[in-house]
Amino acid sequence: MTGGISGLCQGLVLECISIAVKGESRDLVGGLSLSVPPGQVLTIMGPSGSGKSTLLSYIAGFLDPRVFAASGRIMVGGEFIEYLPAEDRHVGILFQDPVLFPHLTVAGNLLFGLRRGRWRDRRKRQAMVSDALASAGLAGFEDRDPSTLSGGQKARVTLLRTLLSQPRALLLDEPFGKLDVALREEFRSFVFAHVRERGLPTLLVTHDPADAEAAAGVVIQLNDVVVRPSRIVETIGDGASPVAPLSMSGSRR
Ligand SMILES: Nc1ncnc2c1ncn2[C@@H]1O[C@H](COP(=O)(O)OP(=O)(O)OP(=O)(O)O)[C@@H](O)[C@H]1O
Repeated sequence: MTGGISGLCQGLVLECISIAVKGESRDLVGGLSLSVPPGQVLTIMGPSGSGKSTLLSYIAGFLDPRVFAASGRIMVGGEFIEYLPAEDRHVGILFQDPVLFPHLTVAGNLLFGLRRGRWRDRRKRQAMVSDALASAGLAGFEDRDPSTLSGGQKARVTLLRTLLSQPRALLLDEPFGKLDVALREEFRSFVFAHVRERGLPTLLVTHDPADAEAAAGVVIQLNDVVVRPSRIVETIGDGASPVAPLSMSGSRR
């Protein structure tokens, strides 16, 4: 099914998302709506347990229906995806810990990202892997065992694998959290450069205001406050009015 909302159909649009832990009367996320244009990052902050990761899981299609009741529409690239299985949503997700297949080489990991792509030519796939590695400062790393990589190198390879799967939106669940300060800045710039270059609408979950600052976009906090980096712009409740340039309504705890 396809359709358009607010002229942002090429981005990521959430419409009235509600999520509750089954058996609990209070919603974890209550009627949240927001839009992220292509190439922009919207940062989600909020206290531990406020539902940030759960929201990303709902978008990616990983939410356990035995535990959570969820509703609301998700549009990515002009298509509603909430009824699709995770593998058909074309949504990339990065977690705090870079997860690489230990039994595959670096190239093997990246080729895994390409497996669903339309590149049937083996040489073309290998060239794409080499180009991706070179773009990340990892030229010649094809045959390396993932266990020999540094934390920052693993993080970059994990991002490349996600990007090679040609996602239409990117979800970042504290992907900078475990990196030291210097690496964190470097990897953050690397991620955001790719987001802009590829026009990927991106949601970033973080506890670090510096991440939000670097993302240079709108920030929402899942305890009813909308902020831009470093300052509160507007307090919102359920069904709140739009906040330019993106529209969003509230969540509640
Ligand atoms: N499998 C589960 N069974 C029951 N409740 C769960 C389950 N997984 C998560 N929850 C609950 O859902 C709520 C939201 O968790 P979530 O991980 O989304 O929070 P978060 O905002 O990402 O927290 P943090 O910042 O600590 O990562 C928490 O109260 C948690 O206890």
